[in-house]
Amino acid sequence: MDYCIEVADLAYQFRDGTPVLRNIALRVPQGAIYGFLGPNGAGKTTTLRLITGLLRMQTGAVRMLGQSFREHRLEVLRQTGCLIESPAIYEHLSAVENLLVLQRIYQCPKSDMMEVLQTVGLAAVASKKAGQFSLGMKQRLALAMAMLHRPKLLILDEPTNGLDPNGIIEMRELLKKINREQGTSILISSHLLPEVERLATHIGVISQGRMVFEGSLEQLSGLRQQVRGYLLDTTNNAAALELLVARNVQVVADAGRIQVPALPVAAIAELNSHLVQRGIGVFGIQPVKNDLETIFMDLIQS
Ligand SMILES: Nc1ncnc2c1ncn2[C@@H]1O[C@H](COP(=O)(O)OP(=O)(O)OP(=O)(O)O)[C@@H](O)[C@H]1O
Repeated sequence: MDYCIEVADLAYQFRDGTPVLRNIALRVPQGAIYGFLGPNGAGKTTTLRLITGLLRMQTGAVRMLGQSFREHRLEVLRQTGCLIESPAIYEHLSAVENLLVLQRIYQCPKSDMMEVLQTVGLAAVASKKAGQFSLGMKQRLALAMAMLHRPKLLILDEPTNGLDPNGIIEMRELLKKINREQGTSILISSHLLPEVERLATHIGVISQGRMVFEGSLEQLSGLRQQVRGYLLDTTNNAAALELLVARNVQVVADAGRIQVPALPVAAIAELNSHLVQRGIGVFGIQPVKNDLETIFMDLIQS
Protein backbone atom coordinates (compact mmCIF):
# COMPACT_ATOMS: atom_id res chain seq x y z
CA MET A 1 0.00 0.00 0.00
CA ASP A 2 1.16 3.55 -0.74
CA TYR A 3 1.15 6.00 2.12
CA CYS A 4 0.97 9.77 1.81
CA ILE A 5 2.19 10.28 5.38
CA GLU A 6 4.56 7.98 7.24
CA VAL A 7 5.71 9.02 10.69
CA ALA A 8 8.15 6.95 12.71
CA ASP A 9 9.49 7.38 16.24
CA LEU A 10 8.30 10.94 16.60
CA ALA A 11 8.98 12.30 20.07
CA TYR A 12 8.75 15.84 21.35
CA GLN A 13 9.19 17.85 24.50
CA PHE A 14 8.55 21.54 25.07
CA ARG A 15 11.12 23.74 26.78
CA ASP A 16 9.90 22.84 30.26
CA GLY A 17 11.19 19.31 29.57
CA THR A 18 7.88 17.43 29.88
CA PRO A 19 7.62 14.82 27.11
CA VAL A 20 4.48 15.52 25.07
CA LEU A 21 4.90 12.88 22.34
CA ARG A 22 6.52 9.48 22.68
CA ASN A 23 7.40 7.20 19.76
CA ILE A 24 4.52 8.32 17.58
CA ALA A 25 4.14 6.14 14.49
CA LEU A 26 1.35 6.68 12.05
CA ARG A 27 0.69 5.89 8.42
CA VAL A 28 -1.95 7.55 6.30
CA PRO A 29 -2.80 5.50 3.20
CA GLN A 30 -3.02 7.33 -0.11
CA GLY A 31 -6.61 8.42 -0.77
CA ALA A 32 -7.69 7.85 2.83
CA ILE A 33 -9.61 10.07 5.19
CA TYR A 34 -7.58 9.47 8.33
CA GLY A 35 -9.23 10.45 11.59
CA PHE A 36 -6.61 11.36 14.19
CA LEU A 37 -8.54 10.94 17.38
CA GLY A 38 -7.67 11.75 20.96
CA PRO A 39 -8.94 13.58 24.03
CA ASN A 40 -7.96 17.20 24.79
CA GLY A 41 -4.26 17.54 25.45
CA ALA A 42 -3.37 14.13 23.95
CA GLY A 43 -0.86 15.65 21.52
CA LYS A 44 -2.81 15.90 18.25
CA THR A 45 -1.98 19.54 17.46
CA THR A 46 1.67 19.08 18.43
CA THR A 47 1.92 16.08 16.08
CA LEU A 48 0.30 18.01 13.21
CA ARG A 49 2.50 21.06 13.83
CA LEU A 50 5.59 18.84 13.71
CA ILE A 51 4.67 17.06 10.51
CA THR A 52 3.87 20.32 8.75
CA GLY A 53 7.04 22.07 9.89
CA LEU A 54 5.32 24.58 12.22
CA LEU A 55 7.41 23.11 15.04
CA ARG A 56 10.98 21.95 14.64
CA MET A 57 11.32 18.18 14.87
CA GLN A 58 13.56 16.88 17.66
CA THR A 59 13.55 13.15 16.97
CA GLY A 60 11.84 10.88 14.49
CA ALA A 61 11.32 10.68 10.75
CA VAL A 62 8.49 11.98 8.60
CA ARG A 63 7.88 11.03 4.98
CA MET A 64 5.15 12.84 3.11
CA LEU A 65 3.97 12.12 -0.44
CA GLY A 66 6.85 9.68 -0.84
CA GLN A 67 9.60 12.12 0.19
CA SER A 68 11.55 12.82 3.33
CA PHE A 69 10.05 15.93 4.92
CA ARG A 70 13.41 17.03 6.28
CA GLU A 71 15.08 16.94 2.86
CA HIS A 72 12.20 18.08 0.61
CA ARG A 73 10.25 20.37 2.93
CA LEU A 74 9.18 23.00 0.39
CA GLU A 75 8.34 20.49 -2.33
CA VAL A 76 6.18 18.55 0.10
CA LEU A 77 4.45 21.65 1.47
CA ARG A 78 3.68 22.84 -2.06
CA GLN A 79 1.51 19.76 -2.46
CA THR A 80 -0.07 19.98 0.99
CA GLY A 81 -2.90 22.14 2.30
CA CYS A 82 -3.02 22.85 6.01
CA LEU A 83 -5.59 24.21 8.39
CA ILE A 84 -3.91 24.28 11.77
CA GLU A 85 -4.75 26.80 14.49
CA SER A 86 -6.89 29.81 13.55
CA PRO A 87 -6.94 30.45 9.81
CA ALA A 88 -5.34 33.71 8.65
CA ILE A 89 -8.46 35.29 7.17
CA TYR A 90 -8.51 39.03 6.47
CA GLU A 91 -11.92 40.09 7.74
CA HIS A 92 -11.98 43.39 5.80
CA LEU A 93 -11.47 41.54 2.52
CA SER A 94 -14.07 39.57 0.59
CA ALA A 95 -13.81 35.79 0.15
CA VAL A 96 -12.39 36.15 -3.33
CA GLU A 97 -9.93 38.88 -2.22
CA ASN A 98 -8.68 36.60 0.54
CA LEU A 99 -8.00 33.98 -2.12
CA LEU A 100 -6.35 36.56 -4.37
CA VAL A 101 -3.63 37.11 -1.74
CA LEU A 102 -2.76 33.41 -1.97
CA GLN A 103 -3.25 33.22 -5.74
CA ARG A 104 -0.41 35.75 -6.10
CA ILE A 105 1.84 33.60 -3.94
CA TYR A 106 0.95 30.29 -5.60
CA GLN A 107 0.78 31.82 -9.10
CA CYS A 108 -2.14 29.53 -9.89
CA PRO A 109 -4.78 30.46 -12.52
CA LYS A 110 -7.34 33.02 -11.27
CA SER A 111 -10.14 30.71 -12.43
CA ASP A 112 -9.09 28.32 -9.64
CA MET A 113 -10.40 30.84 -7.10
CA MET A 114 -14.04 30.62 -8.25
CA GLU A 115 -13.70 26.88 -8.70
CA VAL A 116 -12.58 26.36 -5.13
CA LEU A 117 -15.30 28.71 -3.81
CA GLN A 118 -17.79 26.64 -5.79
CA THR A 119 -16.45 23.46 -4.18
CA VAL A 120 -16.86 24.81 -0.65
CA GLY A 121 -20.28 26.33 -1.44
CA LEU A 122 -19.26 30.00 -1.16
CA ALA A 123 -19.48 31.02 -4.83
CA ALA A 124 -22.68 33.03 -4.22
CA VAL A 125 -21.02 35.10 -1.48
CA ALA A 126 -17.63 35.48 -3.16
CA SER A 127 -17.75 39.30 -2.91
CA LYS A 128 -19.04 39.46 0.65
CA LYS A 129 -16.59 40.59 3.34
CA ALA A 130 -15.23 37.66 5.35
CA GLY A 131 -15.91 39.65 8.54
CA GLN A 132 -19.63 39.22 7.82
CA PHE A 133 -19.35 35.44 7.49
CA SER A 134 -20.71 33.00 10.05
CA LEU A 135 -18.21 30.69 11.76
CA GLY A 136 -19.20 27.84 9.42
CA MET A 137 -18.66 30.07 6.37
CA LYS A 138 -15.27 31.17 7.73
CA GLN A 139 -14.27 27.53 8.12
CA ARG A 140 -15.32 26.89 4.52
CA LEU A 141 -13.29 29.88 3.37
CA ALA A 142 -10.30 28.62 5.37
CA LEU A 143 -10.69 25.26 3.65
CA ALA A 144 -10.89 26.98 0.24
CA MET A 145 -7.65 28.82 1.11
CA ALA A 146 -5.98 25.53 2.09
CA MET A 147 -7.12 23.94 -1.19
CA LEU A 148 -6.46 26.72 -3.68
CA HIS A 149 -3.19 25.26 -4.92
CA ARG A 150 -4.87 21.86 -5.50
CA PRO A 151 -2.93 19.92 -2.86
CA LYS A 152 -2.78 16.14 -2.93
CA LEU A 153 -3.02 16.10 0.84
CA LEU A 154 -5.06 18.13 3.33
CA ILE A 155 -4.08 18.33 7.01
CA LEU A 156 -6.86 19.76 9.17
CA ASP A 157 -6.73 20.31 12.91
CA GLU A 158 -10.22 20.05 14.42
CA PRO A 159 -11.91 21.94 11.54
CA THR A 160 -15.37 21.50 13.09
CA ASN A 161 -14.44 23.12 16.44
CA GLY A 162 -17.11 25.60 17.42
CA LEU A 163 -19.50 24.67 14.61
CA ASP A 164 -23.15 23.88 15.35
CA PRO A 165 -24.49 20.39 14.51
CA ASN A 166 -25.59 21.52 11.07
CA GLY A 167 -22.20 23.10 10.37
CA ILE A 168 -20.50 19.87 11.46
CA ILE A 169 -22.61 17.83 9.02
CA GLU A 170 -21.92 20.27 6.18
CA MET A 171 -18.17 20.20 6.81
CA ARG A 172 -18.22 16.39 6.94
CA GLU A 173 -20.09 16.11 3.64
CA LEU A 174 -17.75 18.66 2.07
CA LEU A 175 -14.63 16.74 3.10
CA LYS A 176 -16.11 13.50 1.79
CA LYS A 177 -16.87 15.20 -1.51
CA ILE A 178 -13.33 16.60 -1.85
CA ASN A 179 -11.87 13.18 -1.07
CA ARG A 180 -14.20 11.38 -3.48
CA GLU A 181 -14.16 13.80 -6.39
CA GLN A 182 -10.59 15.09 -6.26
CA GLY A 183 -8.88 12.06 -4.71
CA THR A 184 -7.38 14.28 -2.01
CA SER A 185 -6.03 12.39 1.00
CA ILE A 186 -7.16 13.97 4.26
CA LEU A 187 -5.71 13.83 7.76
CA ILE A 188 -8.19 15.32 10.21
CA SER A 189 -7.86 15.55 13.98
CA SER A 190 -10.79 15.43 16.34
CA HIS A 191 -11.68 14.58 19.91
CA LEU A 192 -15.15 13.41 18.91
CA LEU A 193 -15.44 9.73 18.09
CA PRO A 194 -18.94 9.89 16.50
CA GLU A 195 -17.72 12.60 14.14
CA VAL A 196 -14.66 10.64 13.03
CA GLU A 197 -16.63 7.41 12.75
CA ARG A 198 -18.96 8.98 10.19
CA LEU A 199 -16.16 10.44 8.10
CA ALA A 200 -12.93 8.48 8.28
CA THR A 201 -11.80 5.39 6.44
CA HIS A 202 -8.82 4.96 8.76
CA ILE A 203 -8.35 5.87 12.37
CA GLY A 204 -5.41 6.57 14.65
CA VAL A 205 -6.01 7.07 18.35
CA ILE A 206 -3.55 9.03 20.47
CA SER A 207 -3.65 9.25 24.25
CA GLN A 208 -1.17 10.99 26.53
CA GLY A 209 1.32 11.38 23.70
CA ARG A 210 1.25 7.74 22.57
CA MET A 211 -0.54 5.99 19.73
CA VAL A 212 -2.88 3.41 21.22
CA PHE A 213 -4.61 2.24 18.03
CA GLU A 214 -4.18 2.49 14.30
CA GLY A 215 -6.22 0.71 11.69
CA SER A 216 -9.13 0.85 9.31
CA LEU A 217 -12.62 1.77 10.45
CA GLU A 218 -13.54 -1.91 9.92
CA GLN A 219 -10.78 -2.99 12.30
CA LEU A 220 -12.06 -0.57 14.92
CA SER A 221 -15.61 -1.79 14.36
CA GLY A 222 -14.28 -5.37 14.62
CA LEU A 223 -13.42 -4.60 18.23
CA ARG A 224 -17.08 -3.70 18.65
CA GLN A 225 -18.15 -7.21 17.68
CA GLN A 226 -16.31 -8.64 20.66
CA VAL A 227 -18.58 -9.74 23.48
CA ARG A 228 -17.95 -7.91 26.78
CA GLY A 229 -20.19 -10.11 28.89
CA TYR A 230 -23.66 -11.62 29.15
CA LEU A 231 -26.81 -10.23 30.75
CA LEU A 232 -28.94 -12.75 32.59
CA ASP A 233 -32.64 -12.38 33.31
CA THR A 234 -33.77 -14.68 36.09
CA THR A 235 -36.88 -15.24 38.21
CA ASN A 236 -34.88 -14.53 41.38
CA ASN A 237 -31.92 -12.22 40.85
CA ALA A 238 -30.96 -11.99 44.54
CA ALA A 239 -30.64 -15.78 44.87
CA ALA A 240 -28.92 -16.04 41.47
CA LEU A 241 -26.37 -13.39 42.49
CA GLU A 242 -25.62 -15.29 45.67
CA LEU A 243 -25.08 -18.57 43.79
CA LEU A 244 -22.86 -16.95 41.18
CA VAL A 245 -20.73 -15.13 43.77
CA ALA A 246 -20.35 -18.43 45.64
CA ARG A 247 -18.83 -19.82 42.42
CA ASN A 248 -16.42 -16.86 42.19
CA VAL A 249 -18.09 -15.42 39.10
CA GLN A 250 -17.44 -11.65 38.81
CA VAL A 251 -21.02 -10.47 38.65
CA VAL A 252 -22.39 -6.96 38.28
CA ALA A 253 -26.03 -6.13 38.98
CA ASP A 254 -27.10 -3.93 36.08
CA ALA A 255 -30.52 -2.20 36.16
CA GLY A 256 -32.35 -5.22 37.52
CA ARG A 257 -30.31 -7.65 35.44
CA ILE A 258 -27.17 -9.59 36.20
CA GLN A 259 -24.07 -9.16 34.09
CA VAL A 260 -21.45 -11.90 34.03
CA PRO A 261 -18.08 -11.68 32.24
CA ALA A 262 -17.45 -12.88 28.68
CA LEU A 263 -16.79 -16.50 29.67
CA PRO A 264 -16.63 -19.24 27.02
CA VAL A 265 -20.12 -20.26 25.87
CA ALA A 266 -19.77 -23.70 27.50
CA ALA A 267 -19.17 -21.99 30.87
CA ILE A 268 -22.21 -19.73 30.36
CA ALA A 269 -24.35 -22.82 29.54
CA GLU A 270 -23.04 -24.54 32.66
CA LEU A 271 -23.89 -21.50 34.85
CA ASN A 272 -27.37 -21.56 33.34
CA SER A 273 -27.97 -25.19 34.29
CA HIS A 274 -26.43 -24.57 37.75
CA LEU A 275 -29.05 -21.87 38.38
CA VAL A 276 -31.92 -23.88 36.90
CA GLN A 277 -31.02 -26.98 38.96
CA ARG A 278 -31.35 -24.82 42.10
CA GLY A 279 -34.84 -23.69 41.20
CA ILE A 280 -34.01 -20.35 39.57
CA GLY A 281 -35.68 -19.79 36.20
CA VAL A 282 -33.41 -18.22 33.58
CA PHE A 283 -35.49 -16.59 30.87
CA GLY A 284 -32.85 -14.52 29.12
CA ILE A 285 -29.13 -14.72 28.29
CA GLN A 286 -28.04 -11.83 26.13
CA PRO A 287 -24.50 -11.07 24.90
CA VAL A 288 -23.32 -7.49 25.57
CA LYS A 289 -21.19 -6.12 22.75
CA ASN A 290 -18.74 -3.23 22.84
CA ASP A 291 -19.99 0.07 21.56
CA LEU A 292 -17.48 2.37 19.89
CA GLU A 293 -17.55 4.82 22.77
CA THR A 294 -16.53 2.07 25.21
CA ILE A 295 -13.78 0.91 22.86
CA PHE A 296 -12.48 4.48 22.64
CA MET A 297 -12.55 4.90 26.42
CA ASP A 298 -10.82 1.51 26.87
CA LEU A 299 -8.14 2.52 24.37
CA ILE A 300 -7.39 5.90 25.89
CA GLN A 301 -7.43 4.58 29.43
CA SER A 302 -5.28 1.50 28.71
N1 LIG B 1 3.77 25.74 23.80
C1 LIG B 1 3.62 24.78 24.72
N2 LIG B 1 4.42 24.74 25.82
C2 LIG B 1 4.30 23.76 26.75
N3 LIG B 1 3.39 22.76 26.67
C3 LIG B 1 2.57 22.76 25.61
C4 LIG B 1 2.63 23.76 24.58
N4 LIG B 1 1.69 23.48 23.64
C5 LIG B 1 1.05 22.36 24.07
N5 LIG B 1 1.57 21.92 25.23
C6 LIG B 1 1.16 20.72 25.99
O1 LIG B 1 1.31 19.60 25.15
C7 LIG B 1 0.26 18.66 25.37
C8 LIG B 1 -0.38 18.31 24.06
O2 LIG B 1 -1.03 19.46 23.56
P1 LIG B 1 -1.75 19.46 22.13
O3 LIG B 1 -2.25 20.85 21.88
O4 LIG B 1 -0.86 18.84 21.14
O5 LIG B 1 -2.98 18.46 22.42
P2 LIG B 1 -4.29 18.21 21.56
O6 LIG B 1 -4.47 16.74 21.50
O7 LIG B 1 -4.21 18.94 20.27
O8 LIG B 1 -5.42 18.84 22.48
P3 LIG B 1 -6.71 19.73 22.10
O9 LIG B 1 -7.73 18.76 21.57
O10 LIG B 1 -7.10 20.28 23.44
O11 LIG B 1 -6.28 20.77 21.13
C9 LIG B 1 -0.68 19.30 26.38
O12 LIG B 1 -0.38 18.77 27.65
C10 LIG B 1 -0.33 20.76 26.32
O13 LIG B 1 -0.54 21.37 27.56
